[in-house]
Amino acid sequence: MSGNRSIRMRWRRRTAAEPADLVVPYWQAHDEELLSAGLGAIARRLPALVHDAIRVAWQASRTDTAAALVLTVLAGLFTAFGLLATNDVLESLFAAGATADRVRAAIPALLLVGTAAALRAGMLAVAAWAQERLKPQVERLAETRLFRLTTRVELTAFDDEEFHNSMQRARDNGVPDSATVVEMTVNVLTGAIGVLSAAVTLGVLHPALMPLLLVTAVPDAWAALRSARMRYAAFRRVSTARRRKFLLSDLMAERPPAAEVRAFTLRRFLLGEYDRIAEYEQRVELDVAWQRATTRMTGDLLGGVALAAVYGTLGLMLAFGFLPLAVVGTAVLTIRASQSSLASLVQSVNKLYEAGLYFGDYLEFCAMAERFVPPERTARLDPFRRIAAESVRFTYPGADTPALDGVSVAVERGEIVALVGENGSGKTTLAKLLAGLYAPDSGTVRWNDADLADVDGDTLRERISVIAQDHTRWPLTAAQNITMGRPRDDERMAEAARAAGADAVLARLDDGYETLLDRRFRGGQELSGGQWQRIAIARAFYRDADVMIFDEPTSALDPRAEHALFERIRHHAAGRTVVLISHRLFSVRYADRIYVLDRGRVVEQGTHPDLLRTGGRYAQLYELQAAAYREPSSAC
Ligand SMILES: Nc1ncnc2c1ncn2[C@@H]1O[C@H](COP(=O)(O)OP(=O)(O)OP(=O)(O)O)[C@@H](O)[C@H]1O
Repeated sequence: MSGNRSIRMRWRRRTAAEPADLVVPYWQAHDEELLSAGLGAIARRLPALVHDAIRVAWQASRTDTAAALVLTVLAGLFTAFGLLATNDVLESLFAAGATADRVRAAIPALLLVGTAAALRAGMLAVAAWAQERLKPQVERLAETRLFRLTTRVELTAFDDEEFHNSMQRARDNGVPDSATVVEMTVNVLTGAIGVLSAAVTLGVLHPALMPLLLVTAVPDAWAALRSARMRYAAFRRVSTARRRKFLLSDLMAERPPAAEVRAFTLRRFLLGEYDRIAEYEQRVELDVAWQRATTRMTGDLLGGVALAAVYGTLGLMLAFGFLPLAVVGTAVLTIRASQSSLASLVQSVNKLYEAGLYFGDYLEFCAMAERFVPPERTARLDPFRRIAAESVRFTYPGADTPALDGVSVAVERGEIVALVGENGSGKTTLAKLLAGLYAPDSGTVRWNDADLADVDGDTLRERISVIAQDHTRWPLTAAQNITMGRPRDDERMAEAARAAGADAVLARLDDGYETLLDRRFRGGQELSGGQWQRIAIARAFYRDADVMIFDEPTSALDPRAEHALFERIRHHAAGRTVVLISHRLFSVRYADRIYVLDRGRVVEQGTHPDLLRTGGRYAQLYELQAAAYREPSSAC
């Protein structure tokens, strides 16, 4: 059984009692691969990894990359030079003659050793500085590229499970590991050059000395690799537990859930969960601490035996006159110096391989995301006359049934059109198709005569504003929440706030429009659900788009505010076009046209009086709601 497999088996046995809910999840995609990868697999992947790392580092900063690489190589050359100069020092010191003469003879070589050491130290320090500088630059580059893609891809990408998981892996591990890959590449280079300099020095001193380096290297390399694998295995085993622990700590120490923790007396439950997970994490860490200690001890023991064998061999070579004393002395110094380079080389290779797998995920995600980026579209948008969906069909990725099936609706300029229907009937999906956020699988959505499939998404969204049902509560100032990235115009902002009924909300805030709407920050304030909704509506008015889509804009408003808002929408929208989604049929009765959806199809359409006359589904729903208002006791 290979060493790696035995680590894996032992982990299986040791962690057999791990709680079932803490099993390894999707984001730890490479565990098996990492734990089973032998030196051969690592060595095969290394060149590609180093190539990828240098490429990304080069993109981040040419100067720092060049400095890190060139200075590391030069420092290696000075290491070899210094060791060979040490041999000259020892030769002079061990030569026959008076002590003062021997020391004097050694001085030029000593100066060379000192100069080489100083230059080497200087170069390594600058290389390390360049390496440190590279880390944040590489991480920023990787993160920026990721967010450029995540904000550009089609919205459907976020409904695709594979995309979602891949994005999480790229964000959680890929981005930080991009910097690790670069850092470890430089470390591998440093370690490899250190070992190479030692090998070259020994080769120059006497070719027979080179194999001795290998003998001392093996136990150290074995212990370093095995210990690193154990640490990694333990880290992976507890990482699910850690994520759960972070979630629990947020639940116990963050503001939003604090009220419910008390209201539902969740304290004991949460603390119990926390304790269960923390206890598991501690058990795993204590296990690995012991295993790593024994591995290190075994490595040191074997290393000591190997070193004794090497020194014994050197002693014999000296005794039988194969080597002069100075060469033996230099060989001992060289072997000692190479050992730390070797340990760092092995650990860096291992870490590079590990980080490389996650960095590979990041590159894979970027390639996948590029496929979700909409193609360049050039069709221009004429002044708005109408927007219409024609026989559109749309199925969410992974869903069995279509959310919309053969739906046709039309919204003419200046109209207020309402979409109504029971939960899940497809209203929000249709609104998103009209706004160009989703593209239909079949059928067409047209702006005048132009197919939205030919129109650039950003151009379209300048002309259509959507206030989503689950609109975001942006942790920004009230003003920023209304202007939302548009140039600020105080007069227009105040007008939009007035139209949305948000002016009264803003008047009560300590700093008015400048108030930060997030209690987690100093001076921040919190709004109620209805107040947030008014701010969101003000945002729609501020955008001054041709078409405004409101998805349940009044769900959190009290009846008086709701009535006032619908009145304002009717007046403020004068000349503009509104698509309104609402469950409150009382509020949509003034719409120019009402579409009733049911299970992804339009089942009725017309004005409020038309639909009441038809006596269909709308009439039934309207009657039901009206009855609830007429008979408050039966509505309870
Ligand atoms: N992101 C999604 N992925 C998969 N299915 C979805 C997604 N969003 C909605 N659906 C499904 O599509 C159907 C239509 O949903 P939609 O949100 O359009 O309904 P709705 O009429 O707006 O409902 P509600 O009145 O509850 O807001 C539902 O069956 C829903 O489960």
